Amino acid sequence: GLPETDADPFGSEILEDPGEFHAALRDAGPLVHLKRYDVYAMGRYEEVHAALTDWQSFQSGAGVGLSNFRFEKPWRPPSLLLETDPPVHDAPRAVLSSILNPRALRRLREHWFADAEDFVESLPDGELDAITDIAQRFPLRIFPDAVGIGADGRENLLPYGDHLFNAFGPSNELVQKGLPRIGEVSAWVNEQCARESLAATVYGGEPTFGGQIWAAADRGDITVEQAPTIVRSLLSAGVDTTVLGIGAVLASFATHPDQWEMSRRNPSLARSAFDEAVRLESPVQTFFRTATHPVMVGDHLVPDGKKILMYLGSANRDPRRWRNPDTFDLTRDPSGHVGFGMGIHQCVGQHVARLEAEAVVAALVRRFRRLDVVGVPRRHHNNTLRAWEHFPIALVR
Ligand code: HEM
Ligand SMILES: CC(C)Cc1ccc(C(=O)O)cc1
Repeated sequence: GLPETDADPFGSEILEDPGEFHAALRDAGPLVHLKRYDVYAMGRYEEVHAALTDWQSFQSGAGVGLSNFRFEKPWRPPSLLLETDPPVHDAPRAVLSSILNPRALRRLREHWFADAEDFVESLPDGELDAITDIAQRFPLRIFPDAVGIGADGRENLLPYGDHLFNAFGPSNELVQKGLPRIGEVSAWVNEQCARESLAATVYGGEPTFGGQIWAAADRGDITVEQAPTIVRSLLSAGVDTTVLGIGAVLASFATHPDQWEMSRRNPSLARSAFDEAVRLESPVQTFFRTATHPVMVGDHLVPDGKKILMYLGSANRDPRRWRNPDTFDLTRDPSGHVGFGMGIHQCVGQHVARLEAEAVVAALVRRFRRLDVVGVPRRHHNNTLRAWEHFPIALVR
């Protein structure tokens, strides 16, 4: 019969240290029934990759969290990219792809690399917190300006993202703790997406992401009604994730000094370091699809309408796909990892994330001989995200 477990992937024990559960899930088989939520979990790379690339059988339109939009009202109007299937998905995706691709970002790259130098130069020597002093500050210093939002209220961005990612999981205490403020935080986010809230240019002439989305609406590439929700996608997906991505690459370097040494000798490794850290840590640990018909996974049938949990964090450490999966190894080719998803919904902002991480890592690796762990790191719990609350380090010139 179908292997099953009563484990809770959203409980604090597994959120704190998921490694053993990942291994148990993978070893139990290609599909495991999570009795607690009546959902079907995939822990192996092969099945996760197959589901991500088969949007017809594994849809996003019923939501990519535990909540099934066929039966439940979403807590916020659905995303026009994340929570839609083709054909609705097509035009919004094409618009963001055209705005966020590497070529479109080439001048932003120059500004961000220059700003990273100033930012890193301003860091205090000696002990600091890789998370609060670097990972949380650099993205907030450059990304909101690039979107074109105003200066006031930006402290709402991280709480919004934290609640959004908790809300993909069950309604546990992590979700409960965000409820008191999410109404006012969401109102602020929605207000930033209005045409009149968004600056058209930044850095003395570069078009902003928000301005370009509204220009696409004026051209008819998307509708004027869709434009605010597509701007909301950037504010939803573009902040917390990059904070975690930068945190992951700094934590990985701090715990693997030999890899830091290697990057100092060969700075071009800073680029693959980010993807290797996203593979190893998988800042986005889990999310779901919904079966659009009874679909076979391995030898078992997932009934129509059931939620499938795709365990990215487990797939990215599957020994069936990766040699020494639990090591941070810059000589490895991390391509094919599912930390940014795969297929038609694969992260459309991944190039922005890479630029942000590469800019700050390149500036650090040029300046500091060592990046030492100087205290006990502490995890931040979230139903979907794998994050550090604190990571004390020392930067040694
Ligand atoms: C380390 C940083 C990031 C990680 C780990 C990450 C992860 C992901 C993943 C796993 C997906 C696929 C979701 C699915 O298949 O249902 C995704 C989609 C998406 N990401 Fe990212 N992301 C990151 C940064 C960003 C940034 C910086 C932006 C915006 C500038 C962004 C915008 C989006 C959007 C709009 C989608 C939906 C794409 C679609 O459904 O077609 N992400 N991201
Ligand atoms: C890993 C994904 C769930 C991140 C994400 C969140 C939100 C959106 C949106 O479009 O609002 C898109 C992507």
